[in-house]
Amino acid sequence: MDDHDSNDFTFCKVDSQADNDHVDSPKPIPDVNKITLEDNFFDDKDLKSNDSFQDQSSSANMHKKNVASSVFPLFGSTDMPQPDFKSNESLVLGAAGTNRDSLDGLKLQIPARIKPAVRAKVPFEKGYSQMDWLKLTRTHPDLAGLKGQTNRRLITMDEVKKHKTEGSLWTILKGRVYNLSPYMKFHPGGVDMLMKATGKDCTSLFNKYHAWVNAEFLLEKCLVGVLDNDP
Ligand code: HEM
Repeated sequence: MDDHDSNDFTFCKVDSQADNDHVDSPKPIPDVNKITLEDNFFDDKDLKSNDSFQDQSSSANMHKKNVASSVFPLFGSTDMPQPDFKSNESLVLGAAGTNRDSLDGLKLQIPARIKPAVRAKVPFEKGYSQMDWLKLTRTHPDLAGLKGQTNRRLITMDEVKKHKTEGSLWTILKGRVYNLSPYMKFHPGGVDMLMKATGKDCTSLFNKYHAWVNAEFLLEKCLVGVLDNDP
């Protein structure tokens, strides 16, 4: 067999130490300094032509940010209007800094049904943190204002509707009736948001914003009774 047969991998030529001494130091990867991070979910052309996306904002830049905050609600901006999606539609995201044409096989389809609520946590006033709330629930056992009455009482919807005034703001959450008045200023989503819950069943609103919150525990001392489903 020819010593120089390039298809023969049985033996390979190893450089001598002397040769290694002359090896140049590795060259920097060309263009590495030109790599940048870009907020480049869409280019403006896509925004105009993508009819699966309903534009509610005036500028394309704002639009890009809204898309990012809707898809990744944890990083969402709180001060911007959120885009609305038509049902059965989907978003297609390109990767940052890449040519979208080359990504045709790599489209990330996100169901439009995922319409995250705007996260708008309100900074709490001094003395109204969640820790302060927990302390209060331990030191004030009758936050519901029961004055000795049982909190197993059946309560009708009509009665709940009447409790919409300060000092007695009732809501229904998952079949239980709570007096929200003492919790109002402790609510991390703000008083205005929580006011939307009063005098009615707030279960769907609650789940829309934070299904993970353990309200049974947080509002334990605010329990007034149980909703009477057959008044
Ligand atoms: C009825 C009992 C409720 C309780 C016990 C409650 C409790 C909480 C808690 C613990 C948080 C902080 C969540 C977190 O840090 O992840 C929060 C945030 C928030 N809540 Fe509520 N909430 C209630 C009802 C509502 C309702 C009815 C609405 C809307 C109308 C609402 C809107 C919000 C918003 C916008 C935030 C801030 C954004 C967020 O953290 O996602 N909450 N709430």
